[in-house]
Amino acid sequence: MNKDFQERIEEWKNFLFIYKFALDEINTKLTILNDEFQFVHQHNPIEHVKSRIKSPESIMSKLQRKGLEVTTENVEKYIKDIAGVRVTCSFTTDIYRIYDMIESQDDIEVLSVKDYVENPKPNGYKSLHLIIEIPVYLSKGPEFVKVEIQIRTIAMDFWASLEHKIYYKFEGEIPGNLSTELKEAADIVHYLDSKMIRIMEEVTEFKEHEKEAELREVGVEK
Ligand SMILES: Nc1nc2c(ncn2[C@@H]2O[C@H](COP(=O)(O)OP(=O)(O)OP(=O)(O)O)[C@@H](O)[C@H]2O)c(=O)[nH]1
Ligand SMILES: Nc1ncnc2c1ncn2[C@@H]1O[C@H](COP(=O)(O)OP(=O)(O)OP(=O)(O)O)[C@@H](O)[C@H]1O
Repeated sequence: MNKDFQERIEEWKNFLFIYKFALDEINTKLTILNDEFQFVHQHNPIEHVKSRIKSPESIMSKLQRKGLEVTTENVEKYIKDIAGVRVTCSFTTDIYRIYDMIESQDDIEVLSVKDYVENPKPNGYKSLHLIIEIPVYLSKGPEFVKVEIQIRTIAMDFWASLEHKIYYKFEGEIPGNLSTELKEAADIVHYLDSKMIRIMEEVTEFKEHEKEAELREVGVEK
């Protein structure tokens, strides 16, 4: 391997290292917030968390797509999803609970929010996207690192994973009939998510009535 190339790869590896620490920080935070929520409300808003560091190939092709030169300066300035976290939850209401928990952290700054749940993309894509900045404490002091957080329901995630695969299979040019079918599937996802919330609400209501009836039976009025 040519020495220049080897040196550049080493430089990239060192450059990307800090993003791994940022992911460690955010993953720890999410675990604590989820456990605390479970303790207080007996409900886990987070089903699972998946994180990834964007590959150097994907970073380079994104820069090229944006018509930018491949330099670490441009990466830092224009690529905001090098460190990415995807949080999956059961209910649409959980998406905003998770958002509130993240937003209320003193050491996290939310730089931007794209609400594709309220305003889905024309293809039917839904998720809440945040770009946040989190400090990573190095021996020379704190460094602020950007992380992309995508929050979505299990149903939205199922749809997005399939759509992503199809998108790559057709190199971005999904045939019209498949796009229509995907959009129909997205509408079903929306129906399913709404139905699941209604069922959950009915269960909660049922359980509350049951508790009240039990209390009445032992002579305690609420
Ligand atoms: N499956 C799927 N994933 C999507 C879609 N749109 C966005 N995403 C995911 O969300 C990420 C960020 O999307 P956006 O927040 O819209 O950002 P963007 O407009 O692409 O902006 P840049 O990341 O700066 O190019 C993408 O890199 C994908 O991982 C979509 O239509 N389908
Ligand atoms: N924030 C994220 N958290 C976790 N996984 C992600 C995140 N963003 C993308 N991924 C996943 O990482 C894998 C690699 O994606 P990659 O970063 O190469 O491209 P992309 O984010 O889908 O698109 P783009 O390059 O246009 O931003 C894909 O499976 C993608 O779904």
